[in-house]
Amino acid sequence: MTIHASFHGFTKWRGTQLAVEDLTFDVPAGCVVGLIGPNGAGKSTALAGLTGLLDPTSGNAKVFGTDYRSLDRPARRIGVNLDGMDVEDGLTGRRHLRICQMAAGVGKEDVERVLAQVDLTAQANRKVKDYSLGMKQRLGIASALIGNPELLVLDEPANGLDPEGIHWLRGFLRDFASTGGSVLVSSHQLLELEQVADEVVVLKRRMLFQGSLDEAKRVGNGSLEAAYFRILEGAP
Ligand SMILES: Nc1ncnc2c1ncn2[C@@H]1O[C@H](COP(=O)(O)OP(=O)(O)OP(=O)(O)O)[C@@H](O)[C@H]1O
Repeated sequence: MTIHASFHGFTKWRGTQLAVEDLTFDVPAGCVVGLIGPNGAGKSTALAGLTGLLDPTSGNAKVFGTDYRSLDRPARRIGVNLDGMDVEDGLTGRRHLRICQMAAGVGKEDVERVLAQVDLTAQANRKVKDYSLGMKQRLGIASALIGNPELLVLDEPANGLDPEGIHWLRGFLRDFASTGGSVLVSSHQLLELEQVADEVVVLKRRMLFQGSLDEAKRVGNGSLEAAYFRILEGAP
């Protein structure tokens, strides 16, 4: 089995706060892995650690067997859309993607490809400050896709999307994984995640559960949401 991303004993203190403790799991090729947990559970910290935005206190987080920062042209291998990766809102969507495209070292035609992929072509010349939350979310996903990556790391990608957008995202993530790509996605939308995830990781500072979606649902008598509450019950 090809592993696209892995955490091994990943531990991160943020100030006096132990944000993530001893996190260990893999993201295999062809898999959508859902990372779930309550507010402040350490999900964003883990994703930031994987994508080179912060260093672990101990342990490691690797992409394609190495540190994110040592990858040549990382955007061609990993597409990242994390909370707080805000876009300069005086730019148009197309201009923002042109900058991403140049940074990724891919062709101009990729801008039009990703605009079409997220159904934003018609709004591409509008300024980002005039975008709705859902349009900003689509733009963030488009930026992640610009380098034609094999791995996607997405923080709450369904946030702000309308039902049509959520439906599109679900199909898109499934297709992405079915062609050998992998996705690590954090989400609070458990019903939605249940439709797309192959594997589930439940985090509340420590990893409380890791397994297939079916295994997780068995814990909750067929429901991921029920499993989530059962797994969290009694966790400190
Ligand atoms: N920049 C920071 N400086 C100091 N502590 C931080 C910082 N960012 C997060 N933390 C702390 O790290 C812990 C984990 O936060 P993190 O944002 O990773 O959780 P999360 O699971 O992504 O939460 P949410 O679901 O609310 O986005 C929390 O206790 C938080 O207060």
